[in-house]
Amino acid sequence: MSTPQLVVHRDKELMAQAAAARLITKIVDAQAARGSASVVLTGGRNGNGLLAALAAAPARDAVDWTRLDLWWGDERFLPEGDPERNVTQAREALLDSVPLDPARVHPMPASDGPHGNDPDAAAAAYAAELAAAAGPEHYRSEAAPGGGGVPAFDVLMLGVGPDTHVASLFPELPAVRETERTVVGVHGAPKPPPTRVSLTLPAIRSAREVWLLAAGEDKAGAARIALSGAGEIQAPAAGAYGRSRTLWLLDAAAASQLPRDLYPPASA
Ligand SMILES: O=C(O)[C@H](O)[C@@H](O)[C@H](O)[C@H](O)COP(=O)(O)O
Repeated sequence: MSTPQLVVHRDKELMAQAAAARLITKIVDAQAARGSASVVLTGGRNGNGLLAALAAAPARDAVDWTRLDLWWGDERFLPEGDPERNVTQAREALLDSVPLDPARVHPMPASDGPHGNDPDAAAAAYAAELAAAAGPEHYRSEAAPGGGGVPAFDVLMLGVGPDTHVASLFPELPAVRETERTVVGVHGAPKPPPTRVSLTLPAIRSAREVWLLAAGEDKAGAARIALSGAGEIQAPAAGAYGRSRTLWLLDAAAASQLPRDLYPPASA
């Protein structure tokens, strides 16, 4: 478990731009070291804000987009092309503007896809897709269907909800309690739409680095709770950490309720 590091930026625009620059560097370094990179995207305003900032970044094409594997941390279980789907919003923000290899882009299934209107079947299919992409050295949850397994994600990004949810893991609901499966269907989510598909905490924690994005006054309470020792069932963001790094990227508003000892030295 890596101790959370915090970086606080002046406002949400600067946080998105700085996070985008950070992600470009991380991807470029991974591609230089291993020939490819693997990133997990998140939905929501902060996640999409980062993608839009990346699309506009001067160094954007330092990334070899053809050697980037993209996965999702969660998805709203809606028909293909629905404007509310995270993948639809990611395409609009960035993905349609860069030359990705379609075979390396892995959206979560839609509700009108091959698995029908069944989020649990869709979740099992995505878990199998992750397991197929995982090498022997990667995280494997033996008890999971198909032996579990997820690729070694270089960066897994998560927006943080005002209730401390991450992905579609909401406080006290069954999905955040999952300890074996890597992907689950979510029913009755308090954030609409109610039906979703989500990575679980074991899958999230298999990532090399987990970056949590929190900007805005409405995230200040969530940041304080998640970073002050709350349990992961009551505060799922508290259970989101990477194998080698856990990085909270905040703006000043979201950091405004942090205890002084948690607040990092002056950040831009
Ligand atoms: O499907 C979703 O809604 C997201 O994956 C969700 O986990 C989001 O990241 C948080 O709710 C934060 O959203 P905002 O950045 O819009 O506050």
